[in-house]
Amino acid sequence: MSQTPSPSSPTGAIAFIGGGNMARSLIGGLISRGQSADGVHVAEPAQALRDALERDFHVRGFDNATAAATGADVWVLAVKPQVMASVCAELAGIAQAQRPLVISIAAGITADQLDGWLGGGLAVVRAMPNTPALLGVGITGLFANDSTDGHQRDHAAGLLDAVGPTVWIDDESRMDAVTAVSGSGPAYVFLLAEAMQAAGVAQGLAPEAARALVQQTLLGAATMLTRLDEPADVLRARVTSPGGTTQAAIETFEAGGFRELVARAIAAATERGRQLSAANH
Ligand SMILES: NC(=O)C1=CN([C@@H]2O[C@H](COP(=O)(O)OP(=O)(O)OC[C@H]3O[C@@H](n4cnc5c(N)ncnc54)[C@H](OP(=O)(O)O)[C@@H]3O)[C@@H](O)[C@H]2O)C=CC1
Ligand SMILES: O=C(O)[C@@H]1CCC=N1
Repeated sequence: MSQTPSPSSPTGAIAFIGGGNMARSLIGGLISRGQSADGVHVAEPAQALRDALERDFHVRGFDNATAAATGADVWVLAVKPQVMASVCAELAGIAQAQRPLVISIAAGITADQLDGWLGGGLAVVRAMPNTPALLGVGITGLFANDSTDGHQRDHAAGLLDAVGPTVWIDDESRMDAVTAVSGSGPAYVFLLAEAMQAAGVAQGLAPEAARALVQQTLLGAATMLTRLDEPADVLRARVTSPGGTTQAAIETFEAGGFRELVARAIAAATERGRQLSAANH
């Protein structure tokens, strides 16, 4: 895990290209941890999203990528994988003139694809963050191409460290697994929360009571996982009294193929990352 302290760019602005869900989480996390709002440019075509980012974080909104990226020495490409090639084509001219550090958060799209679309020879870092970044409790996998020097690697890690720990990945092909586990991961926990709440209501709890019980249970379990130096199976065993209620539930999960289902879901997400890259060749 990298621990570079400052999220600030020492030499200029950071341009976010795309101001959607993940950009909003990163921008919110960076601003709340001391990043100067004036130094954050955001290109976002949807006026409502742009206005909300300007209002909430006082960043500088632009309605097109070129205007936001001009003069910024770090670009965070935060558009959907399917539009990345056309966004890079628009930016290739100024990429070659400005030589920015390019950080892409897009699932699947490789550093070579990005570098090629931007004209070549650029420092490209792939980052896979997740939405808890908004609250400073994200985690990000990072991969840098060979054109990225040590200072640029530190700079990229410093930016993402502001919203949670970072983990460098040496083999770029593993970024699809990072995406499947932690990039998409919050959604799996939210799905579990939805299912537990609905099940609690089905067992007669009031919806508000079910929601409060589930929320605090997930927070408590996640806090134990992260604060206690004990593996998940040991913590689980401590909840599971022989012949008790937890055992009845766990046996039901196991009989239903819970572990295999999780493995298949994460394999499907990993494969989808590969497909996104192949579809954009
Ligand atoms: N959401 C998540 O949890 C995570 C997402 N990611 C990655 O982040 C990227 C963005 O995802 P997410 O935030 O969910 O997607 P969103 O659709 O919420 O955000 C992307 C935004 O980019 C805008 N956009 C489209 N074209 C341009 C352009 N030419 N210039 C500037 N902005 C443009 C879109 O506008 P419009 O809708 O009008 O086209 C949209 O508002 C994806 O590549 C995804 O793989 C990575 C980690 C986690
Ligand atoms: O669902 C997606 O494709 C993106 C990447 C990781 C989280 N959201």
